[in-house]
Amino acid sequence: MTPVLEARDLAKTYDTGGAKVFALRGIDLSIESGEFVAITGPSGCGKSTLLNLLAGLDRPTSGQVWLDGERIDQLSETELARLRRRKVGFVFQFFNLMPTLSAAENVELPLLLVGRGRKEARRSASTLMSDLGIGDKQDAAPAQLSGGEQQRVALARALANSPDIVLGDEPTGNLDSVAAREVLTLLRAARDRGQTLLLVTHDARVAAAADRVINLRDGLVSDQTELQPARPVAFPFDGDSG
Ligand SMILES: Nc1ncnc2c1ncn2[C@@H]1O[C@H](COP(=O)(O)OP(=O)(O)OP(=O)(O)O)[C@@H](O)[C@H]1O
Repeated sequence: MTPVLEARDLAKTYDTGGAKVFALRGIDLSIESGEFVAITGPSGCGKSTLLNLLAGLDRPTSGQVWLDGERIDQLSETELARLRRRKVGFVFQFFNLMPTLSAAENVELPLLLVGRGRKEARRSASTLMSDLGIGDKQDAAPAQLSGGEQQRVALARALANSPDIVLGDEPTGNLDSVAAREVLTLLRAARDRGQTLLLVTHDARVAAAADRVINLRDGLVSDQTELQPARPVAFPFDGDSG
């Protein structure tokens, strides 16, 4: 089977005027369609850099990125933007919501960009936001929302198009356990529909819900753990008081 996402000997060096930072030093990884993969590792080990390269948001210093059988690290900005719009949903660490649009309009945007009608976009945004516990925040501006609410708007936006691949940088980073449970439920539902998930996380409960955990250290894959596919479906948040 062709992997849906692949990194081949991927390296990224940041040159900050004299001092070089070797953020990634030769990453090989292969994500199958429909997999839920968590990326973990200490601060500064290269997780966000890896995610940005896999999403085509930044370019590697060397090595290759393949998305759905197509090499993407050499595509033009226009081609990359088109590809991302069609295939990738991305939840940024700092959300990147459009400040002048309402929460619902932020979620509708990717649907409108691929030519869906306004009514359909509005309906999908409303359903997704309700599922994430922010149905009453549709008309709010991003600046009127808490960090956790903004994060869920960003997630709704990433899922709106039903993209083949959902990439997320700390998607539960700002959430209390009730909101984190709603986010994880939605992510798992996306996986159950066949979408591929690759999430950078410090949250052990998100990692526990994944099919595979890839651990990075100093810009390299230090180990990978396949979690039992037949493990009990007990929800990692069950037993939480929050
Ligand atoms: N734009 C940049 N310019 C220079 N150095 C950078 C840049 N972005 C990241 N780095 C450096 O590259 C290394 C990897 O950073 P990265 O953000 O990928 O780590 P991370 O594992 O995601 O960290 P965290 O868990 O703290 O978010 C770090 O040493 C960081 O300081």
